[in-house]
Amino acid sequence: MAEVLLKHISKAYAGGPTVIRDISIDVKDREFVVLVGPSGCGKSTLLRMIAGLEDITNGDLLLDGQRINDRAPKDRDIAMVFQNYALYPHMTVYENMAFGLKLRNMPKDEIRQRVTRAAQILEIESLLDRKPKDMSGGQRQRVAIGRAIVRNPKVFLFDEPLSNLDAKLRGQTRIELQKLHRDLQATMIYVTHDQVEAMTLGDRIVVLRNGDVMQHDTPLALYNQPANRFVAGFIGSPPMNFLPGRIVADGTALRFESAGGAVSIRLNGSVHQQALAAYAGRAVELGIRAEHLTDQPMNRQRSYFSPEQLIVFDAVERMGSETLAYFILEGQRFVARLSGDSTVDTSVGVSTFWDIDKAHFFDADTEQTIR
Ligand SMILES: Nc1ncnc2c1ncn2[C@@H]1O[C@H](COP(=O)(O)OP(=O)(O)OP(=O)(O)O)[C@@H](O)[C@H]1O
Repeated sequence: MAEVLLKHISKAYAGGPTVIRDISIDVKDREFVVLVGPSGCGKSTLLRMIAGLEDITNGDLLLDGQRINDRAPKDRDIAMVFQNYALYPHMTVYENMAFGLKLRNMPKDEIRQRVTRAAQILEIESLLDRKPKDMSGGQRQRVAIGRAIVRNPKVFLFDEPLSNLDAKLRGQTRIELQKLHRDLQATMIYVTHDQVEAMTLGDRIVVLRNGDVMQHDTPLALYNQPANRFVAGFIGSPPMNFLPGRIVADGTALRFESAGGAVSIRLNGSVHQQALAAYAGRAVELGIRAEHLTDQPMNRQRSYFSPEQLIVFDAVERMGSETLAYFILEGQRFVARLSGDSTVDTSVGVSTFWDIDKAHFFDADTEQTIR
């Protein structure tokens, strides 16, 4: 059992501004929770407070119901894996993994057992006599994870553990971390600025911005029901397309009019009609994902909006399985996700089809999703 509860946690570094503002997060037993957000949003600070490496200015940190704000890091039953591995260069892999256990005066046999088991789990048995300098980045990262596993902690904390690996190895290690989580059945809290890593690893994801929680939800809920414009733009690759405009009511007709006038979408009969009726006369922003914007109406049973103005794709990325086609509309960069074998002619204007029921609308002032 290892449940972590952050209750109204705040942090201000000495003499500095508040960098974490009244954050409450529950991490359930055996859950994999990812803290994600742009640089400086406070995710490392939050993780370091859980580890005990930073003081908590206000609020309570509970591990299995016990307040541990003032407990020393070594007594927290929490192990942290750092981005830069933090291995001792003069020690072998075995010694690196055994070191913390030796300090705790654990019997030699048990240390051997634990190190051997961790090495098996991570498939690094053949590296146990090597020094860190004679290993690849990926291998060093495994040793760093092994050093956490041997402690058999209640909670694992990871601070951007994959950021020093190349793209291919990052992909592989992501899959291994998922498997590790399943095998160890441990509670894990993982920090990254990479939304793809967050989406693929997290049971739930906490999106942070400037020390505030923007949304705490499952990956698919973040993707399909973002709470606000920030989450909508941060989660998803390629990022969501946005178009500022306003809601116009004309008799019984309700429309979204883009700020530049190129797009006028009838909202009657759409899933948004009811919520947007209250926004008549107000500024909103439309958001639509690349896969809901195409050059062919995909499903004739759905009602697609097609702007009168033809667009001209100005760049095309062929990925094989799909094609990303880019265009500019009212000064905004748009991307459409087309099928892998589409022929895209960048020299002529084409019609686009927008699946408005799948679009999102955001309050222009509060940036909250309008529901
Ligand atoms: N020791 C410190 N003293 C003062 N301010 C700090 C200290 N450490 C971090 N900060 C500030 O706290 C804020 C949050 O920093 P933090 O490192 O937690 O962000 P982050 O989201 O992990 O960013 P990154 O992805 O760049 O590591 C930043 O504004 C940072 O400048």
